[in-house]
Amino acid sequence: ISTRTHIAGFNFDNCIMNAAGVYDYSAEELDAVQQSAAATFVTKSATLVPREGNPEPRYCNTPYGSINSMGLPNFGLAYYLDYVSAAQRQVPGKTYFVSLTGFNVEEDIALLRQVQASDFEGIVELNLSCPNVPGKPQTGYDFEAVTRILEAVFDLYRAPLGIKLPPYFDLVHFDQIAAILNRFPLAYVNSVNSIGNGLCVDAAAESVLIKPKQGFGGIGGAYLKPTALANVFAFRQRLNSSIQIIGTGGVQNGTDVFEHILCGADMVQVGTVLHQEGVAVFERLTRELKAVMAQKGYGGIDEFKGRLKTL
Ligand SMILES: C=Cc1c(C(=O)O)[nH]c(=O)[nH]c1=O
Repeated sequence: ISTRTHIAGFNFDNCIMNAAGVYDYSAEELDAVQQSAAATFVTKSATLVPREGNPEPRYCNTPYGSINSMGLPNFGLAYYLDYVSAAQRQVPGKTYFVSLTGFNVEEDIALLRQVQASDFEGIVELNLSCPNVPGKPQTGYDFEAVTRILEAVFDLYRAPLGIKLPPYFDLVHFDQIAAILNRFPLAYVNSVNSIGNGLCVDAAAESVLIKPKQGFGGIGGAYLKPTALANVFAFRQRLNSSIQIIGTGGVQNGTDVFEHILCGADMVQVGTVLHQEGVAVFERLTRELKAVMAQKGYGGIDEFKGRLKTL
């Protein structure tokens, strides 16, 4: 039984990896993912210069997942390009993802020029959905901004590039954003980022759980799965077949991975469960997915990918 997959013409031995922002901030964390059963890694979304991020506590586990308002802490794009450059030499033939995010089109372009000037051979993930920078709206909800950014990006960048989107909650919005995305040579769409600006409360302490933004933060984990699966399935039905889909959100076991692929995902990313369980989660999820596939008689993921039945 094989759980291998392919994205943008690159082959991967597995279809499960980390989600940007989780277990990918430091070289040590990236090493751990690199040495695990994960297909590959994506770096923490990088900015032009290093960022401290928001004051702590800025992440908290909750009964059904997590809430975070990290505020984009990262060591800056150069740090991650250096790490991936070394990884490309150490493990040739493996493809890595670098996530990046600017605060405006000019910064997005500057980041991509920096990638072009490096020896990076992998896939760029442009994050259009960070919900936790005070004063900055999630770009993915501003359709004119998304159009402007993608026009500038694809004028400049010709190598494989995907985008990370926030969750949408309205079928007309799926129609509108998909019509925009279909105009561009995107390698993939990654759905979904956390549900922005949720609020979790500690009733005993009568307090919020995290310090930034009066406790408002991105919601991840089990809460997220129905929304994540809806976004994957909605985009699979609307996007050109040339645009692949990475499914992210709410994965806790192999059946959840199976469900994302059934909805149309070509790769599945995990965040909260990885944060809570560590990199051993990749071996567990892979084993559980293979068990589901064996029980159903599937030899590879293409045999059921996107085959969700409607009634
Ligand atoms: C890149 C910033 C993000 C962050 C963050 O750094 O606060 N948290 C998320 O849940 N999603 C993001 O995209």
